[in-house]
Amino acid sequence: MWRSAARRTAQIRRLLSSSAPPAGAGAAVPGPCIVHKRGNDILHDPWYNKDTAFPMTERDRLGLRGLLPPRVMSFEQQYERFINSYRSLEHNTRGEPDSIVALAKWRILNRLHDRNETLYYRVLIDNIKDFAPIIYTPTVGLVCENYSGLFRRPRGMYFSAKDKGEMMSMIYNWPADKVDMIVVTDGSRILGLGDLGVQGIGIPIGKLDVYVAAAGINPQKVLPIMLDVGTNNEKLLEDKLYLGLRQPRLEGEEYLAVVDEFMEAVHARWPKAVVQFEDFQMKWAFETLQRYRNRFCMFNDDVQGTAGVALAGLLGAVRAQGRPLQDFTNQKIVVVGAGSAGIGVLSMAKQAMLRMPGIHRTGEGHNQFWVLDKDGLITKARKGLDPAVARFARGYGPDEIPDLPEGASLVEVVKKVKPHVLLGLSGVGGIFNEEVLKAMKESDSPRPAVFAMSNPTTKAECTPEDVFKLVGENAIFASGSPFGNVSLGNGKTGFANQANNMYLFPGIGLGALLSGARHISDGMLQAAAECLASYITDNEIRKGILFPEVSSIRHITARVGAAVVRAAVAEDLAEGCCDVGPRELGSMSESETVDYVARKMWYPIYSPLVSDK
Ligand SMILES: NC(=O)C1=CN([C@@H]2O[C@H](COP(=O)(O)OP(=O)(O)OC[C@H]3O[C@@H](n4cnc5c(N)ncnc54)[C@H](O)[C@@H]3O)[C@@H](O)[C@H]2O)C=CC1
Ligand SMILES: CC(=O)C(=O)O
Ligand SMILES: [Mg+2]
Repeated sequence: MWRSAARRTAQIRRLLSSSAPPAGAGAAVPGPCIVHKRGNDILHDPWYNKDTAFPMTERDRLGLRGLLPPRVMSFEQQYERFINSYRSLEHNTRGEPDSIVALAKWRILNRLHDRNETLYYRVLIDNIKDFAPIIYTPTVGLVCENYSGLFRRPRGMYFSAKDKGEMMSMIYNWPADKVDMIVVTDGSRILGLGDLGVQGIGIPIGKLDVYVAAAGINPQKVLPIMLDVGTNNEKLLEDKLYLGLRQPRLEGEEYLAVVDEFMEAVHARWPKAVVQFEDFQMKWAFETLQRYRNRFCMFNDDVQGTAGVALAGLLGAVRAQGRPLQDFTNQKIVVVGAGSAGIGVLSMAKQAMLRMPGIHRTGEGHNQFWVLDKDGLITKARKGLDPAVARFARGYGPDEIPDLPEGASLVEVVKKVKPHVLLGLSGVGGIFNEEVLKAMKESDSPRPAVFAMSNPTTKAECTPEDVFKLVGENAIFASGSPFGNVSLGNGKTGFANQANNMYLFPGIGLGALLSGARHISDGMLQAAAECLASYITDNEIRKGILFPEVSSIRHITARVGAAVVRAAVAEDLAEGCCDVGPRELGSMSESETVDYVARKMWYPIYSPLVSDK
């Protein structure tokens, strides 16, 4: 299975290269683009603006002559100019505090984003490894925390509790006729930073940047959305600059009425758009998923995207031990954090175990998980447990091996269980402290795995340096935000994998869109996770590499997208997209589907512009 996956990977790597446009949508000679404006209006529209690269013929045609300096620059010259400015900024801010440097980098990228989207996305695609930490985690967290002060111009749409009854008409204020991909948040749990209210809009913007870069969604067809239902963050409510509603969050039916109205409005205008729910607090993450998943084409990234990425990592950890995949059912897994992400991971991992041969002996009762929340180990003795969490509660008392009390501490659990994997989705930075990591050294696994998945970096449960020092050089490490690899001496490297849902959500969204799926099923999500799990070769796994390089994200997304399309077709959920119907999708082989998905990806190239005004 893994060898054929590697062959497929090589094939896709040949098919796509980040420095060259994919065939099809990003063809070298792009077709003309009709714009409904002229002159300055074009220069101030980042979708069409080419800055100094407008050729003279276009300047004449579009009424731009005299509005730009006379020298016509090439795209390559503009690109180089931007990269040089970026490198000088890096040089000039050397020695400054990390947060100052990070925000300066974000500002220079954001200014380009506001001015010229074609150049912005090309720079982003070509340098995704360097720029993802700025437009995405960790810097996006800092941006959200400081959003009201950083605000210069709006991006996306804002629907607030004050807009009740108006949303169906407001949705038509968005200037694009077609929207394919929406990321929406209510700002109630932004990364591990808590309730940031309206300032959480930075997350949908960052996620959609990843969609454009990784999945080749046309930036004219993406829409970041903030549902401002108030905030319970006292500091923000008292902040004079705060840009959101200054009221406590809506709750209960009032809250759901806002989200219902928003979903109906989106569906009325763009019935085929895929909606990704992002960074909702747990109760609303689960409630909205249940409420909408069979009615709309939507998914919750924190619950479902994260689960697939973690499952791929867990299966990788089994392979790293030299064990067959079926051995997954015997892995002891300690999960710290029983929130939307933790419970999403546990549910998908449990489903995967139940599908494995031999597990029917023990079935649903098979519990290889020890789950902790802020009150310690969750056992059946815990009162008032959410049913989603109760499924994973341990028994207690002498029949339970090892015998651990309700609320046992993390270190106690790790010492007694000796888990194969310690996985953090707690949002608590440094919680895998020295004592915990030293206890992990006694793990029953020859390759103990530590996944510190909380974001941003300050909330990571531990660092790779600590893991390789305290657990041992044979340990495996992954984190939600990027860390550098660790030099172990003697030319050996401890790999700092990035276990982030960015490896899956772009492919899930793209696959759902291209298949024209009525909704996003468990089977489609499972196909995405399996695809990611099979991307890494045995050789890489032996070295401790569980996830691909971020620089190959466009290749990965083409494969994940294809896997999702094929699953949608197999389940009869696909209605097709554009002029490719379900029958045609169904007749494609696996590699033809990958090829098709890759060809549908948008690639940033200046198109000749023709004005109809
Ligand atoms: N790497 C990735 O792709 C992803 C990472 N995350 C990260 O996961 C973290 C949690 O996200 P959610 O589950 O949505 O949050 P949540 O707020 O729903 O859940 C947090 C959980 O952590 C528990 N917790 C808090 N303090 C704890 C402590 N001292 N010990 C043990 N458990 C503790 C809480 O009781 C709760 O069960 C965030 O930092 C988020 O950035 C979330 C989604 C994807
Ligand atoms: C990565 C992500 O979705 C989160 O930390 O919430
Ligand atoms: Mg998230």
